[in-house]
Amino acid sequence: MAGEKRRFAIGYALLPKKENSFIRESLVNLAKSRGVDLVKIDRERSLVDQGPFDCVLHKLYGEDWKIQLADFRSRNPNAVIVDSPDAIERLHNRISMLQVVSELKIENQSETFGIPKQIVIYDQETLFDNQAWELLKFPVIAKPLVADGSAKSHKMTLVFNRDGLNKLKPPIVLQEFVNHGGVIFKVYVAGEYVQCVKRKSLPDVSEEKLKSLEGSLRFSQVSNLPTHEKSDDTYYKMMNLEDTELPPQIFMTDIAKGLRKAMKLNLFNFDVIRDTRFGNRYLIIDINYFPGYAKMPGYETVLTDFFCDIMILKEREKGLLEECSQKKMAGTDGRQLLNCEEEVRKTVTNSGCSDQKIVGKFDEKGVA
Ligand SMILES: O=P(O)(O)O[C@@H]1[C@@H](OP(=O)(O)O)[C@H](OP(=O)(O)O)[C@H](O)[C@H](OP(=O)(O)O)[C@H]1OP(=O)(O)O
Ligand SMILES: Nc1ncnc2c1ncn2[C@@H]1O[C@H](COP(=O)(O)OP(=O)(O)O)[C@@H](O)[C@H]1O
Ligand SMILES: [Mg+2]
Ligand SMILES: [Mg+2]
Repeated sequence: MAGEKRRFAIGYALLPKKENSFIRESLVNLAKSRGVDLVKIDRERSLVDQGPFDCVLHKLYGEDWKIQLADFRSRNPNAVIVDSPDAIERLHNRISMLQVVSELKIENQSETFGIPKQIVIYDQETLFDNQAWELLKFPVIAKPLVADGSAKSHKMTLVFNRDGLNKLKPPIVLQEFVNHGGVIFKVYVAGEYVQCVKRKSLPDVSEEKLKSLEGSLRFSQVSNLPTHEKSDDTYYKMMNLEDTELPPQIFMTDIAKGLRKAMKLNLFNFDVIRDTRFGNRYLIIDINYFPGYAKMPGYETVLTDFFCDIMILKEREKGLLEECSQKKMAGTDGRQLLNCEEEVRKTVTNSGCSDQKIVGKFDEKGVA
């Protein structure tokens, strides 16, 4: 009907657990009221037979899904895929995941950032090889090299001494455990939006305590444990989140923007700890694709804004492409026209909306 605003369809492909936590009625309704329809992609059917979608939102693993996305992209060059599977894949390995941090250039006089010292171990022999250990000192955290979302990939071991190495199963990353006051910062990114929240983490290990600790301690997803589990156990004793100061907002926002650009990703979060030895040194320890946004205060608005931003970019793209075709009708030569269309695609989305210019926002509160 004339004058009626065009609606925008976003297809989503998520595992059942993710779908349950993310696709809430409150999000679906808010998005709908702003012209965006969230439509479930049927994983039993091929993606190209579904839609039409202006955008596909996804967090699925495996080659078959990658092939389906590639097929969909070639048949729907104007649809936006958030995000590109190749860009996401970098986060499935705990070494390549953090490599991007060292490429970042951020100008800041008062704070510094980096990653903890770490080595990758592929086999049992290297695990006990003294040379490999020159760089690290105990305690260390052993993390599975692969970060593919499986329960196994979250199984960590805090290792206090050489005895603790016996139970480890390579391939693993050994990362120096850095005392950080028992609190981690989770920085959620959705397009240009950045929000930092505090979560409980492992308590500090003093030099004194280290001497008395035996072997190793296994743990998994400590920042996601229900509060009673952390407070009942003396090891995860209550730490007062309120007393912990958030990192400077502008600093976290700059890192978030740098990571987003370098990784060409729009939906991710990263875990940051503050090294208690320095107080102004921040270490990035983990980056997650499409994390648990529903735990972030105001997630419905943040995500709906993000969807609308994609929609605006798509509309702008359409307008610019129309201009291109008008030029064609006006007799502009073929090569110039091709350049024009390529330019439009470059400025607008399709490489995962990573070039979009949207005003940055940062939440003030920061406790999830
Ligand atoms: O389920 P949630 O809400 O705890 O979210 C998980 C994230 O928690 P967070 O938002 O950082 O507190 C979680 O973050 P952490 O790795 O725990 O730092 C992961 O992103 C996890 O995905 P995957 O298992 O690595 O594929 C996320 O799990 P999925 O929801 O993607 O299965
Ligand atoms: N280098 C480190 N120093 C101190 N604590 C760490 C370090 N690495 C990880 N942790 C703790 O272990 C938890 C899990 O490690 P992380 O790399 O975030 O794995 P996951 O992908 O399972 O979240 C972190 O949330 C933090 O509490
Ligand atoms: Mg983590
Ligand atoms: Mg993780």
